[in-house]
Amino acid sequence: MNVLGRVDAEIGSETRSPATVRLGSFLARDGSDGAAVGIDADSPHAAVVFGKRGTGKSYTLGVLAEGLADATGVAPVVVDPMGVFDGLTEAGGRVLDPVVRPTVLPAAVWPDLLGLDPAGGPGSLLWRVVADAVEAAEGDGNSPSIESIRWAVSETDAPDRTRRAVRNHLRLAESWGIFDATAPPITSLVASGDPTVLDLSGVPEAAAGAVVRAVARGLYDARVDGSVDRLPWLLVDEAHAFFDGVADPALRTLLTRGRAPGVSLVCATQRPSALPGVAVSQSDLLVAHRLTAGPDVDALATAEATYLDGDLAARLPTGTGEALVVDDASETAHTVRVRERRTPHGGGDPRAGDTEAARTEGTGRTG
Ligand SMILES: Nc1ncnc2c1ncn2[C@@H]1O[C@H](COP(=O)(O)OP(=O)(O)OP(=O)(O)O)[C@@H](O)[C@H]1O
Repeated sequence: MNVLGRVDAEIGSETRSPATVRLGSFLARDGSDGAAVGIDADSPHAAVVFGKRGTGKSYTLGVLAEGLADATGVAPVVVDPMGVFDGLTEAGGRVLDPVVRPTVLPAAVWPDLLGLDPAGGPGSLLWRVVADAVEAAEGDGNSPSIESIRWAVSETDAPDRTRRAVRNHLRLAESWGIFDATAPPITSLVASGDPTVLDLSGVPEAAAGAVVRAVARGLYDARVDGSVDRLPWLLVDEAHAFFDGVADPALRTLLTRGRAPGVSLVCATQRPSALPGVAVSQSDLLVAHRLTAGPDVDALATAEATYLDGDLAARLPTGTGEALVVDDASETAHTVRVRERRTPHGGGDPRAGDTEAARTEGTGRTG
């Protein structure tokens, strides 16, 4: 198999067979399938998956997650804002309604998270109370609940109105259902090599951002301090939404510094132009399905590496599941047909013909 993302010199020095994810096959100009192609999973990578709606981004992310489930020494975690990855349970995965301890988010993030001005009265009170809670949690290892943070707010000598405002905002945070003082540590997500799907469908955007921040940062810190053995792969669908909120710094850390401690990040989006330039410039693998909007095609220009001649946009394939893969390791770009999933894919637009009603009516009609 041709393996993208792997530096040739490393292959010769291997005595074991390095972890590889099967992606599909090369696509010849005449549309026929060529040799099998895979992606290296032995070393950490930063990758982006682009494509307009319905061209196969989430599907490709699922193909990667399946392949990572089979690879040794790695642990895939899928951020699933649309609830389309539950089929990965058939690859041994589990789907979680994620919860995190309130104190995994630094105090400085809280005003922003709850839409309060950090320099204003309520914002700075919230910051101060959470800072005390984080410090106490570091001391005795017990994270407080949102309820006890609200109680601590009441105990301060801040003006009534300020305390009330903060308590109301904390009640909102509680209603998101993502904070739990007894949540398992982030490292538990990668304790086995089976895929973990974080189902964020129906979770408000700010809350989903808080989860992604906690997970991205938690995985990074765990690898830096040596508390997890496997190399985590964080696969983020609809990634543009997360670069727009509290998760941004944690995702940027993974992009720029994640590979050194061994954390991989794959960002999928239909809006490449809504990702920061660093997402493309720091990625060593780019998988581009069809794109049509001008700014999104322009975003590819950031990846126009000197070793490529001609412009990438002109080389984008048009078929569903087809993609142009730009690989920094081999300094090449290839057109690939992404293989079919072996577990069910939950994406794609609903079709009337797939409904129970259509089946019943169909049965009625045929008698
Ligand atoms: N490699 C593939 N092989 C076979 N079918 C595919 C492949 N990729 C995508 N498809 C088909 O295309 C449909 C749309 O793919 P997918 O849900 O991944 O789109 P998307 O680009 O993520 O769109 P959205 O922006 O709506 O999430 C899938 O339901 C599947 O039927």
